[in-house]
Amino acid sequence: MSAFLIGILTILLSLFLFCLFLEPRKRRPGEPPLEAGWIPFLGVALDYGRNPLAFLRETQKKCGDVFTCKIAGKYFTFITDPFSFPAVVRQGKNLDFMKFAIGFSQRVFGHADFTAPAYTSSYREVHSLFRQTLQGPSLTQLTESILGNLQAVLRQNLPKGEDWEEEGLQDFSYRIMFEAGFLTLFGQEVGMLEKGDNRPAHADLCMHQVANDFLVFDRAFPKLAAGLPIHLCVRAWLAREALAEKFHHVRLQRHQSISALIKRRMDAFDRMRLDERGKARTHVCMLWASQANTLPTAFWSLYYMLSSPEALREARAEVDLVLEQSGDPEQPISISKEQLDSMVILGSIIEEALRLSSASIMIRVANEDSTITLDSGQTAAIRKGDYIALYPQLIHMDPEIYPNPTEFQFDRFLDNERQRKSLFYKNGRRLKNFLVPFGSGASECPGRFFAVCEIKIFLALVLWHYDLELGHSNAPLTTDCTRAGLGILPPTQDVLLRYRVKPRASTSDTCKEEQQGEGDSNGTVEMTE
Ligand code: HEM
Repeated sequence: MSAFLIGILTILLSLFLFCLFLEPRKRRPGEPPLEAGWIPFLGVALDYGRNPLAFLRETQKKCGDVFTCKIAGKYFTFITDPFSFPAVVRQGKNLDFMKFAIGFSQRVFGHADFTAPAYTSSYREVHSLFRQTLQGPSLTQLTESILGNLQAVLRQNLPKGEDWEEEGLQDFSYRIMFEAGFLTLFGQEVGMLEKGDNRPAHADLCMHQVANDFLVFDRAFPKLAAGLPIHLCVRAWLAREALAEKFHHVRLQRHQSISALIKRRMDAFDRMRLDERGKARTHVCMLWASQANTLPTAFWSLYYMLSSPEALREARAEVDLVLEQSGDPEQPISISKEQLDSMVILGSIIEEALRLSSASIMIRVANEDSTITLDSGQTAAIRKGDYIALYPQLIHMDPEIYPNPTEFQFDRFLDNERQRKSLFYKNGRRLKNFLVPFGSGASECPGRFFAVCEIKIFLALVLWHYDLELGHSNAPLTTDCTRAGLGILPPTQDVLLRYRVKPRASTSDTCKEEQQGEGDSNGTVEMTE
């Protein structure tokens, strides 16, 4: 055994013994019940990591709505009562989300420490760009852009002829959504944006490589989030650096159709005088935020829709109704914001898919010893440096709020008038936070409106262009719990998708039918590709 290995083992053993004999933390008066486990340092990390939802439910039964758990050397106080969410999620003086979020992001993406005094005020400006460039009037621009890009990507890959194609559903949805989402935020180098025959052959290769690097990096995310240094995950590190290479400002400046979000972040980081690699890594971070949850949500929405004949029938009818009015069939489809909003069946399918697959955790850091007052009036003393955590899956899977919570019900988020339902109750009281896949309060996902728009457009376009069905031998899919805490859980395996271009009545046929006033022409028209 090499001296190096012996050295490492000695250090680990000493750390273990040090932790073993360290005075364990004692619960102080006013503090919530403490679950510290029996394993030094790790505490209850193994039980929690095996199945966070089951662990938290058990602990809630034993300890009540608020309890502290020791997980890998840190103390997390979980607040499980949904009525107490507002007490935690507001960005108060005592409970800080930036400290945790930036520390985590710095470790995983390798950018500068934006909590350092040299950066704090400029970073506040960068942070405010999220809302300015992802919501309000900017959202209209982004939606137009993703609509154009999704159509371009679908058009490039539309199968010829009327034969059925077969592909993994995950491959299908990730391939289309990744490219369209990437182009919408980052644009593409001049010349690469050409459509159809003018598109250079290496454009596809290049996008394939970027998507591949993204997935390699993303797959290592649970390990990186658990604290493993990225240099020990060599493939993920190389993939992250390859992505960063694409985002050097000299290269991005050659991009056309870049979004306001990325353009203004580039300007802000240039003013902060970061080094070029550091700036590029912040864009990898933005790429991850924009794709890591959107891709699995698009997958689950399509999967659940295809697995329920009723959902598929109603969604098709809704899409046909809207897209048949979408103007000149010879031109790319345009969909207004009102039309998108009117697609409530797709909206409900997406929300139900989010409810079933979301497992995010919301964390705040206590800046000083303080006391939290819960909705019930109960108080909980918190120590400086402890984490306060909310785990929305406890709400999403609560049978009192959602009867048969593990079942997909496509119309769960529709009321009797077929409008979006927002009345959900627990203990006879109306809940404000009944669906929280995007977080809540100061750190709520600023891209949530855009994410729902892009997934809606994706579903509408694939329903419009294709006949689709799931392969027959597929057993029900399960979610990959190793990513619990990181957002939307992907499936543990892919599932077979069969699809073919929809045969549509040609424009002239439709006109003839209309003139003759016979047949049941429903106004469908041939799409030009
Ligand atoms: C279905 C898709 C998405 C889901 C489920 C999702 C979910 C989340 C969640 C849970 C958070 C953390 C909230 C917290 O800590 O309280 C977050 C943060 C964030 N998301 Fe999303 N997200 C999605 C799509 C997007 C998209 C498309 C973008 C951008 C184009 C985006 C940009 C961001 C950013 C920038 C943050 C950090 C916000 C901050 O630091 O204040 N997300 N998202």
